[in-house]
Amino acid sequence: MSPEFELLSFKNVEYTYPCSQHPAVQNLTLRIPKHQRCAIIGRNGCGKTTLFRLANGLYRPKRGRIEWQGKPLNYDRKSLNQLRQKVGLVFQNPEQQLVATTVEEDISYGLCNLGLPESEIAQRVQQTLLDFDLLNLADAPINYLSLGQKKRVSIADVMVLQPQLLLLDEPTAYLDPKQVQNFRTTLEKVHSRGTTILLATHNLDFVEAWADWVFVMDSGEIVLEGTPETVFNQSQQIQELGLGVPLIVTALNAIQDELTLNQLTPLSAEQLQKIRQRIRQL
Ligand SMILES: Nc1ncnc2c1ncn2[C@@H]1O[C@H](COP(=O)(O)OP(=O)(O)OP(=O)(O)O)[C@@H](O)[C@H]1O
Repeated sequence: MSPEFELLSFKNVEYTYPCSQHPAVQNLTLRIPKHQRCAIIGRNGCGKTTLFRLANGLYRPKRGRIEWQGKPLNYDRKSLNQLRQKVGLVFQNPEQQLVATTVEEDISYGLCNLGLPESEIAQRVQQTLLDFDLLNLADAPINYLSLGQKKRVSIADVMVLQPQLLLLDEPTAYLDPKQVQNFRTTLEKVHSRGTTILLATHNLDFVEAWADWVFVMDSGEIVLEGTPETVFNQSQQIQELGLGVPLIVTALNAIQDELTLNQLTPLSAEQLQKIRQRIRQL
């Protein structure tokens, strides 16, 4: 992939936590393609959060290189501030991210830190409140919000900075099905503005339905990547990694078995693909 098609790339990256004997990520190589909906899956502790923290410069690799559009990251304060405007990170737990008293104050916080003119701050905050359906909550105290609302505010906090790459750590954790659906609508808005998205999740049904590209991580490195169809068709490897498969894949496999058992013609690869695409659009 040439640099014009990739935003951020990792090349043989290794990182070990200060008090740890073993690397949390090692030989980590991946390229995040521009304008794609990307998902990263892998069992607990495989290194997804560490990858995100390396991606926005919170951690510095011990070995290897991380590049933004083909240029290695610099770790001086000014370069990191610039990087964090381009790479927005939304933490798993919104409580870790929300800092102000009200929703509006929280969304303006990052812009105030950039020292932008007041008129521009006000305009961008209003637009973001509108975009994320938060206008009626603008003056609400953060403490009064539901977890789903807090998640929406934490994404708005990052999106107001207009990042090119949005990193979301476990965004659907603790959300009920309706909130997951609302969250997907929010993500579509973000993606339609040209923002590349990389999210880490254990929700494989969400990945199957939403992602264009899937990275599978194990023991600190990427072991498989491709479209959801390519990745989840490797069901044996996925199962061996302790990940299970999306419900739709299990259901389609069961239908194929039933057809074969009854000496009927199984669905063709093309028909299976069409069914999966139709379900993605629901
Ligand atoms: N602050 C820390 N100090 C020492 N080791 C850590 C620290 N944070 C994470 N680790 C270790 O680094 C490895 C990768 O952890 P990480 O949080 O990146 O995994 P993860 O894939 O995000 O896990 P999960 O799916 O449970 O969120 C794990 O072995 C973990 O125990």
